[in-house]
Amino acid sequence: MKYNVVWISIKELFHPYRKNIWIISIVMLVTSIGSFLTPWFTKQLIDIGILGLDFYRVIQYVGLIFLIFLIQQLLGIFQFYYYKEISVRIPYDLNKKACKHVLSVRTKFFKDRNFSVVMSELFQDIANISSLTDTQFLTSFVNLFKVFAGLTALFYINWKLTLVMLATIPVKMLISSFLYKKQVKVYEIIMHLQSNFSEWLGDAISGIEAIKVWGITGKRLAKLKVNLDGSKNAKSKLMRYGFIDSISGSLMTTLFTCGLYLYGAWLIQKDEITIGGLVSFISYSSLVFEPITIISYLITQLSSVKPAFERFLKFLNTDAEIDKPEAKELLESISINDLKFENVSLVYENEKALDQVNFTIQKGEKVAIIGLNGSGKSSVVNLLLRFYEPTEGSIKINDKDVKEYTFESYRSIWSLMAQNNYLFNDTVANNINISEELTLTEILESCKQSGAYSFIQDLPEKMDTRIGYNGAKLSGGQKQKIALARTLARKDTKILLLDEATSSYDYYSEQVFNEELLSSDRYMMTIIITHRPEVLKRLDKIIYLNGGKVLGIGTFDELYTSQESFRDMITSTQREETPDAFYSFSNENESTLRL
Ligand SMILES: Nc1ncnc2c1ncn2[C@@H]1O[C@H](COP(=O)(O)OP(=O)(O)OP(=O)(O)O)[C@@H](O)[C@H]1O
Repeated sequence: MKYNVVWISIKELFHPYRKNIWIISIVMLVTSIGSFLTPWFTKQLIDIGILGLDFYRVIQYVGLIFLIFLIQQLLGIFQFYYYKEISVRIPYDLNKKACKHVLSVRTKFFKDRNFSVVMSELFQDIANISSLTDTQFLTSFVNLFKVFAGLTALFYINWKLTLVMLATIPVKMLISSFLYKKQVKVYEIIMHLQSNFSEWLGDAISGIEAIKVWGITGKRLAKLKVNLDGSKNAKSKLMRYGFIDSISGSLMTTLFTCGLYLYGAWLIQKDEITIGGLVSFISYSSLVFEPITIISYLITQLSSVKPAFERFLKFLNTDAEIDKPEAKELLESISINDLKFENVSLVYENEKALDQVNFTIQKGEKVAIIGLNGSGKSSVVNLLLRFYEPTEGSIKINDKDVKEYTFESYRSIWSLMAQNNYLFNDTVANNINISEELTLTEILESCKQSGAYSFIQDLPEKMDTRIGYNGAKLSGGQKQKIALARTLARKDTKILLLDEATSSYDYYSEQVFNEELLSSDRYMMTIIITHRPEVLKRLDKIIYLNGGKVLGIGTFDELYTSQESFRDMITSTQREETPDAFYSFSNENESTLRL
């Protein structure tokens, strides 16, 4: 990414605060005028007041120097007020932008990336970019002004001394630019190693049980050591360069000051400069040197901000779910007459998951999508919910491409129970009521429907029990029951989509739920991914997938007689299932509930 792209983004970032930057710069300009007056008054104080034994002038100049100091301090308070706003608001804006993007980014982004890496990169990049709120960066052009004004004053006092001073600047700049290039490279390595470290940590936390069971703690730590060693070496290199920079800077300043005293003393003897002139020259030269040091520091700072900004912009430019300008709202009152897949293909990077898939689901139908592992069932779900866009073909509702609707309004017609449902580290009730629109009665009702009600009664604080990170304090089946209660609690939806919704249910609970599901007419359509023959037999139709293609569409009996592979799959599923003895069940409380 080119520097100008980064510059444009920096400009955009600071654009809302341009008023503050102007005020800060003007205040700083006024303050620096004070800094220029002080050495001049010091010169007069020494030459006229002290050396001329004029005590009245001494008091006058001391008073003026003190007054300038007071004004500068007052202006400093004023400047701080405007500076503080930028310094606090820029990280706030960046965080807001990043979080907004996280919520709109397409699902596929997170399929390739460890969430802890994304998080840590965002934190790092925001912190680095925020370092631009440094006052020195904001007032760079004032520093440039200082250099020119300082040089004018120096030439005015003594041009020979000024030339001696100027001769040292290129040497300083040369050293800084050499170190700067080295620092940029090391900085990039550090960023890369930090991402690796976050990935390691994320995997270690998420995979802690696997690591322990497989006894691979030592191997994992060995991998970490390589990373930490690299990081340690890079950081010590960075510190070494910083140290060389500061040592060379101090050496240059000391050499320059010594040279100035020697040459200055010689000029005083030749009556080419006064003592006060030499003292004020030294003060002015620091006014020139200081901004030059600041400018070279800013260049180094920008070089560390550049890779961070580039990475941040790359993240902000990742494919996000943005509604087309002409996208319409899908009306709540819409009646879904049919849902069609027309020649739909889906390619994930190089993997063709769906190939020319065609099917139609009519209003009122209950349909199953089935197939072996990897046949493309979840890919159909991904497309139905628009987590992915078809690579070819289109998905239509009432003959209108779903892309023509806004994402939010389109998704509002769906009640989805996916395979992996995230549960928040919150109470049972809040996990079900994530829309924050439900009454307690409605929450309880959905719990009864999903079969969660009875176990919730045994929890220490019932509905108010906190369930831990992703429901870690619950069993697999309990988690699924809460997630299903949440799905069923969603109001005003038209289509129910269940992807292996009850795979962790015990046999009895699953039968209860399935009974309710099959007899309910709450939804305009119901799409189920399941392999339970007793459910499949009672559905209107089954879409049978194999290798991403539709092998057949029909009722259970039709497919059973026409498709040998379907028969084989059902037979093997039946063998795995619980014996018939468990099939007969009864439950007065829950089986009477209706979806
Ligand atoms: N994010 C992805 N990136 C690349 N390939 C993917 C991705 N998701 C799925 N696939 C591939 O697409 C194919 C279909 O996967 P899909 O998850 O749709 O199958 P499925 O029928 O739901 O399988 P299962 O019954 O195991 O859940 C598989 O070959 C899988 O490897």
